[in-house]
Amino acid sequence: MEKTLHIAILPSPGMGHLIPMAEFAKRLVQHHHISATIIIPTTGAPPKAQISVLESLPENIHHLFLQPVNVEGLPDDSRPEILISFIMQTSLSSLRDALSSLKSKTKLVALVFDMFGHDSMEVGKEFNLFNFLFFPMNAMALSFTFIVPKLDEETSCEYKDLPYPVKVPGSVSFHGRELMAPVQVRTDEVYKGYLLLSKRLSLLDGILINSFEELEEETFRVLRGQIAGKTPVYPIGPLIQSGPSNGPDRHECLKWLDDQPSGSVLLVSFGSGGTLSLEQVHELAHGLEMSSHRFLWIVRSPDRDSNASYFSASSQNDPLGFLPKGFLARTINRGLTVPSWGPQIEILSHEATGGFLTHCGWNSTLESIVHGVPMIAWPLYAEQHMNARVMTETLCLALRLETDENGIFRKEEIEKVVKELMEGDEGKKISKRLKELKNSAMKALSVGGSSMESLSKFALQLNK
Ligand SMILES: O=c1ccn([C@@H]2O[C@H](COP(=O)(O)OP(=O)(O)O[C@H]3O[C@H](CO)[C@@H](O)[C@H](O)[C@H]3O)[C@@H](O)[C@H]2O)c(=O)[nH]1
Repeated sequence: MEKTLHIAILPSPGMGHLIPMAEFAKRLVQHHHISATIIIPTTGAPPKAQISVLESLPENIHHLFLQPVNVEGLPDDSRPEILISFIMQTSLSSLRDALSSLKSKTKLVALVFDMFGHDSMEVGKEFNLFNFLFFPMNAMALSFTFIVPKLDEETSCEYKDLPYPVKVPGSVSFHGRELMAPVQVRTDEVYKGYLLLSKRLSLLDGILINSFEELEEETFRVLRGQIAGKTPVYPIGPLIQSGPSNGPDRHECLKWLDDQPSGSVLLVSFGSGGTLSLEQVHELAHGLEMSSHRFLWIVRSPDRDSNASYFSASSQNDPLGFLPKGFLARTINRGLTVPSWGPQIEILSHEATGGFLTHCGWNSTLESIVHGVPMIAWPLYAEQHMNARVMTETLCLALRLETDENGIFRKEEIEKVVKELMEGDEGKKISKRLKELKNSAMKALSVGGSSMESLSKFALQLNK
């Protein structure tokens, strides 16, 4: 009997990479005659959360762990990007062994890696595999990534000092300061890695992207027509973690939401790593209080750098001790603060949630779209300033907060924008737009929808 086609999927370390790539694998094997192995780079025993994602996969998606990489030689304060790149590079030889073993047992045809895994292209070629990039950001960010080599050639200063804006094909123009973090310091290793990735885009057999055609129509049109050349671009999103848990271990904050009126609560969350300065945390707390609206705030200790002495003095014994004095007592009837981490997707899917103040990470944005929740944009780092511009100016998904001359979001501004989102005309417009987008996201992922068609084209390419 003819063996089914098999693909290898290589997510770099971190749940943010594993989750959408695992969702991609699920959709692929469910709708096409293809099986897959997820290959996991590690530094030791895998974290519980990773295991639970891998164990929940259907039986035609296998997984294997690469040889653990020893990271002890790296400085303790190595940035996550440096650490991840090191793990991916050091894993190349055990990747080679894994592919060799898979090739002997399956009809292995392709290797799919993410933005930190592009060095594995060479290994993919050795085994005569198709090389695909899984791009976890949006079409605007991909379009920008395509122009980085040209920008690099034409520019002699740091991008933040550019005297003119950078036009992203098919999207808007950005000031150099707004460009994504990997390109902010051109002498940095992270920039060099990103430049190499951008140069390699045209050597790929295709790019899978976690967005959908209807959301960024114009950008996809220009990407295909003028930018990506012969490299196929497959929008297959929105891919978000499926299956919210409603079991007995339901998080306390969901029980609190059960008692709130429909659409009345603003979720405030800054992704998996976003932190604010102490001053900014206080402005946010006062702004939320002054807005008089209900809120659920997933709150982290303030940024260590800006408040080192305060941080060490306060937050050890009382995890929320850095909040303004009396804030929790004054807002007890309409606000809930959850330290560090909350079940974001479950919160967004809850009937009581009516708005989302977000750092504009792309997964959070997609999760909000899928659940039809209008947003307020508060970008922090990575490509979030670029996302915030598109989300507020072209996609009309979010209201924008303006900073003062010192780059701080003041409480009066926060109060005004929260009120506008939750009760104003602009908020109503955005809410309506989100309802429409929620429907088009669902359509894109249903049989015959744009993302499912894209997935079919990808599967067809594997068969060539
Ligand atoms: O308390 C929390 C906080 C976060 N999340 C989840 O964590 C993920 C966060 O992802 P995202 O919104 O993309 O933010 P980051 O983790 O900051 O993601 C990084 O990666 C993204 C995709 O490449 C980029 O768009 C971001 O700018 C970059 O910071 C989402 O699935 C959230 O649901 C929770 O479940 N609970």
